[in-house]
Formats: sequence, structure tokens, C-alpha cells
Amino acid sequence: MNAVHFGAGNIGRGFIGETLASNGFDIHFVDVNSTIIDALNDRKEYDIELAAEGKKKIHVSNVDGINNKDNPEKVVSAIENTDMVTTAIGPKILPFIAGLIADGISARKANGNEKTLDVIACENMIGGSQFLKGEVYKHLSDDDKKFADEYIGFPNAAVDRIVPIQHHEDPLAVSVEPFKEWVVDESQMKNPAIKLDTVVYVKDLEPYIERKLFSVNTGHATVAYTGEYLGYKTIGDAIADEKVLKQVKGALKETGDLLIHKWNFDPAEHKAYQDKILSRFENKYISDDILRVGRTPIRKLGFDERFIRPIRELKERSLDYSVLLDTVGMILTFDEEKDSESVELQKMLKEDKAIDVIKKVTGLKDEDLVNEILASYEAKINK
Ligand SMILES: NC(=O)C1=CN([C@@H]2O[C@H](COP(=O)(O)OP(=O)(O)OC[C@H]3O[C@@H](n4cnc5c(N)ncnc54)[C@H](O)[C@@H]3O)[C@@H](O)[C@H]2O)C=CC1
Ligand SMILES: O=P(O)(O)OC[C@H]1O[C@](O)(CO)[C@@H](O)[C@@H]1O
Repeated sequence: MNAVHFGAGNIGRGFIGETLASNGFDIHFVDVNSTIIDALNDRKEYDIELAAEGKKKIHVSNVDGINNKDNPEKVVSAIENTDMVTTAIGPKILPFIAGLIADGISARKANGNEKTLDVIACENMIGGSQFLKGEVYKHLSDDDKKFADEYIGFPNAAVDRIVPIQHHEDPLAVSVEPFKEWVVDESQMKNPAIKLDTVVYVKDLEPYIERKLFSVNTGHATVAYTGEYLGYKTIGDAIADEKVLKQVKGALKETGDLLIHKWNFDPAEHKAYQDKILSRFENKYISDDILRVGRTPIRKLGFDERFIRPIRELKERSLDYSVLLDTVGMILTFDEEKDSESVELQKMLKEDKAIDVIKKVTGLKDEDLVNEILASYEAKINK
């Protein structure tokens, strides 16, 4: 069996690649990074190192690379014959690869390939694969849409593994934390016969993706933004400061209250889940930049994202969201010249009224909440 995986970056090589390979798949990685693609084609293998005592190595083989900028037709032909498509490319990039996936689906139809296929977006977002489906369908004819409705599934997924930016001489080497969790919505699959070992298949993904996004991602981002505000550069240094630890514990307490209220998670089990997450952030074998974890602050301030959605839903339930609100004030001060969204956000805040910027980036219509965010931001800049 073989898979086409878009995004040969950190999570692509360091998690999805490992899982597909250990399940016996040959992998065609698709990326625009020619250094990585050339190295994959030269060597057809790479190593993953576990960031833990002993630094165990995992060998991944039977891989190659396709540069979608230079050889889009090779991507289409790989999709035409593949058993699975996955992505780990970033939510904002999905629309740019949708046309290639659509062409691959059209080619399957043209060649009478009626083998069912699942396309799984492994991105940090709610409803990622279904979002990708919407983008792919924009490129399909009505006939091809009917074919896709019958044979192509887009099951949503949640992936969890911390893979920092890599600094190795070998462009393919990747160091990852030992923890990993990949959950797929089984009810949206077209080919449920292909079940990957170590992947968890569930009938309803929503509780899992919300638990992951509002715990791991809200928590990690809280460490990043609080750390940056206090002048730190790495997650490890930031979380060693008790003010940062208090902030992340406070944020997790609030999202935990929401998750327990909304999804009936067992409080003791949820506390153990949170404690595990905090220990993952403190992993001394990983050096993770605040810049990476805090990247794309405009995306992270989105209506359905890791801060605004829990705040909205806590407010609806009259539950406390003061620590999350305080953190949002700090996100608005995130000023990193290497992150284009941070630059854009700071430019908007200089040129426009802060209240308008808040409305624009969060999509909030609730005037009271917008004013609370404004007050939180002003408290941070006037300190
Ligand atoms: N790194 C992590 O710890 C985790 C990341 N994720 C999610 O995984 C996704 C990828 O994140 P990372 O692997 O960290 O990022 P990354 O930047 O390491 O990898 C993304 C890859 O996509 C490639 N790419 C960008 N534009 C492209 C295009 N138009 N066509 C083909 N390839 C393109 C880049 O060259 C890069 O190799 C994101 O959605 C992220 O939220 C999810 C869980 C953990
Ligand atoms: O692009 P995003 O959503 O910030 O993804 C990076 C996030 O992924 C994780 O590494 C694991 O989910 C988080 O710890 C980190 O904050």
C-alpha cells in the first residue's frame, strides 16, 4: 500500500510519516521545500529521534518526495493510484493544495479507479478534513463531485505530538516528543477497512478535537504568549517561571471546566490529562521557541480557535474565563518580526482603532466581550 502525504515538515516526517511507515505504507511526500524533497529522493529513508532519556531512534524507509511546484502532474498521478492521502501543511495552506487533490480525484474517475479513498487533514483545526473537502470541491465538475461523494472520504482528525523546529545538519532528521495521539472520525471514512495501528478511530471526533485543541494548544499558546510578554524566548524558560505556570494552570482550569461541562469528561481523568500536558511542555529534551508556539497570532485569535471559542462558550454557560481573557490581552501584544501575522497584527493596531482590530480578528459580534478584550489589551500595554 502507499500513501501521498502533503507537507514533509516537522509533523509530516516526525509523526504522520512514522505512523504510515510502521503500518507498512510506502510514502510519497509532497512539499515545496526542494532541500527536503531532494534528500528524500536521494536517500529514500530518514531517522526520527525520541526527545527523552536514551534518545531512541526510529527508522523510516520506503519514502520519496515530489515537489508540487515543479512537478504537479506527478502529484496527480500519485493520487490517482494511492490508498490514502494525508496532510500536515498548515490550515492556511490547505486551499493551495486542494486543486491538486481535485485533479487526482478526477484522474481516478477518468481511469475507472473506484477504490475508496480517505483524505485526512492532520492540522490543528476543528473540522480540518471537511474544510479541505469544501476547498477540493470548488475544483470539481458536477460529475466528479458525484464520484467523490461515492468514493472519497474526508474524515476529520486530531493529531497531537510536540515537534519543535529542527536544527540538524541532516535536513531529514527530526526530533519528537515520545507522546503521540492521532484520532480519526470513523463515521466520515469511505475506506474503514484501512485502520492504522496506533491511530484511534472514534464515531464522534468533536469531544476529542476540542479536548486536544483547548488543552494542549490553548495551554501551549498560553505559555508562549505569557512567556513572550515577560521577556522569555523559549517555552522551557517561560514555564520555569511560576507566573507563567500559574497562568497556564489557570487557563487549563477554565477550558477544563468547559470541557467537563460540555462533554461530561471525568474530572479526575481530565486533571490527569492536564498534568500530563504540563509535563510535556516541561520536557527538558526539547528546546521549543516561543516564536514557533506563538506563531500566526491572527489565526489563533479566530472565532473558533483555541482562545475565543472557549471564552464564548464559557460566557454562554456563565463560567469564569478571566485567565483566558487576560491571555488574549497578551496575544494582542505579541510582536515578533519573523512572524508575518504578528507584524500584520501590530501594524493594524498602530493604524486602526484597537476595538476595530479586535472585532476583525476575532469575528466577535458580542460588544460586551469585545470591550472586555479591549480592556484586557489596554491593561497590558499600559502596564
Ligand atoms: N509541530 C507540531 O508540534 C504540530 C503541528 N501540527 C499541525 O501540523 C501542521 C504542520 O505543522 P508543522 O509540521 O509544525 O509545520 P512545518 O512548517 O514544519 O511543515 C509544513 C510543511 O509544509 C510545507 N509547505 C508549505 N506550503 C506548501 C505548499 N503550498 N505545498 C506543499 N508543501 C507546502 C512546508 O515546506 C513544510 O515542509 C500544522 O497545521 C500544525 O498546526 C499539529 C500537531 C503538532
Ligand atoms: O500551528 P499551531 O496550531 O500553532 O501548531 C503548533 C502546536 O502544535 C503542538 O505542537 C502540538 O499540538 C502544540 O503544542 C503547538 O502549540
